[in-house]
Amino acid sequence: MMKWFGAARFIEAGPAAGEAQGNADASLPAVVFENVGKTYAPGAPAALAGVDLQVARGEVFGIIGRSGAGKSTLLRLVNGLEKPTSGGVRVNGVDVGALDERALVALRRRIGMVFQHFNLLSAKTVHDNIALPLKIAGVPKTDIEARVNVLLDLVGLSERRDAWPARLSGGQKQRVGIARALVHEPDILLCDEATSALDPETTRAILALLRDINRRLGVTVVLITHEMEVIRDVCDTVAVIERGEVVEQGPVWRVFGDPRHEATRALLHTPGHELPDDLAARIHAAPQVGAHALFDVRFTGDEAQEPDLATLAQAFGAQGVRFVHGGIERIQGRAQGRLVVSAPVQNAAEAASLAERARGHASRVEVLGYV
Ligand SMILES: Nc1ncnc2c1ncn2[C@@H]1O[C@H](COP(=O)(O)OP(=O)(O)OP(=O)(O)O)[C@@H](O)[C@H]1O
Repeated sequence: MMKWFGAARFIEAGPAAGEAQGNADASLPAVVFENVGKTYAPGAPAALAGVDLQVARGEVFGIIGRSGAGKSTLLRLVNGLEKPTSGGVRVNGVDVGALDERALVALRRRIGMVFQHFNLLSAKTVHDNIALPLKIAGVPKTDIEARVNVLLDLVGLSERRDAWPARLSGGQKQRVGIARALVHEPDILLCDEATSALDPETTRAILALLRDINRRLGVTVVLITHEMEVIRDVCDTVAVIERGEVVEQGPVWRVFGDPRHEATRALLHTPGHELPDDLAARIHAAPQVGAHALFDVRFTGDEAQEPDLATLAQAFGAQGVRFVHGGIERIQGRAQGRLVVSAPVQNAAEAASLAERARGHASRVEVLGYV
């Protein structure tokens, strides 16, 4: 990884830190969960059960789920704030459960943490909030100054170094939170609903900053959220957690383009095969005279297929083909979405044969009915 602070790096880590924290070997995944179970109290329902996850080094990994699904528990297992009841969690190849307190302190310096409510000290300036963890770690004053300056610049707050937190906007407070999380030049950044208290525009700016930190500094980011937009905007990989279990995981484009689990669909508000009310009110299961068939045409991002409207129109018979509902978006460079297309047909057999022809030009094509 690139050195952010030059010679000031790892001054506080000491000789034992390397073996305890597991130096970030580029060939190892950043975080591995192996069959992890967590029960907080005997007889209580499991907060996590059978969780297998692998966070690759250098990626932005999103964990999404409803309230109470187990997201915070997963995050707290990574920095050893909680211990698994069964299974194991490895960070940079090191079994977190096997570390003693001293080694855990060293590990936590390799893992920055960003909080939903920023957790800034109101009686300290921006500069002092960022400097505090370095002071506690015994970093010499001149190194502290150098690091805080680099970080203020990184998060775009150099002008506000002497401001009090109360005078900052939510976005600025989170920038301070991010700078503070980076003081020890971590390999991994854990973000606990980091944008949930922010408006949509500020959310986008903070996500762009996290992405920039990930790309430029090579920091692996693990974030938890209940908002699919956050996953779509910033993550490479996503795991969906429901009642303590990982019910779906994969590249973001795949999970968005072809959500396989009910919980994922609910989070995505994917309408399934629902149609807008006016179409739903008119649709019939069998064609009537002069009917148009309605086709559900899906693009899931598989094989990076681009929706080619001319070709699709040809497949549906060209004459009288209409695009009546839906849309396409791009995620990780792949086009995906749903188009509802209507085309005149004589009978159900013709509709089936048009759908078959169109299947060569989309990920999935189904006949929804007739209007
Ligand atoms: N310290 C704790 N003691 C006892 N039970 C806990 C504790 N922390 C979490 N739980 C329980 O474990 C389950 C998972 O909680 P967790 O906070 O990990 O979920 P979450 O997905 O982060 O939820 P939220 O989005 O609401 O924060 C819940 O049933 C919760 O009540």
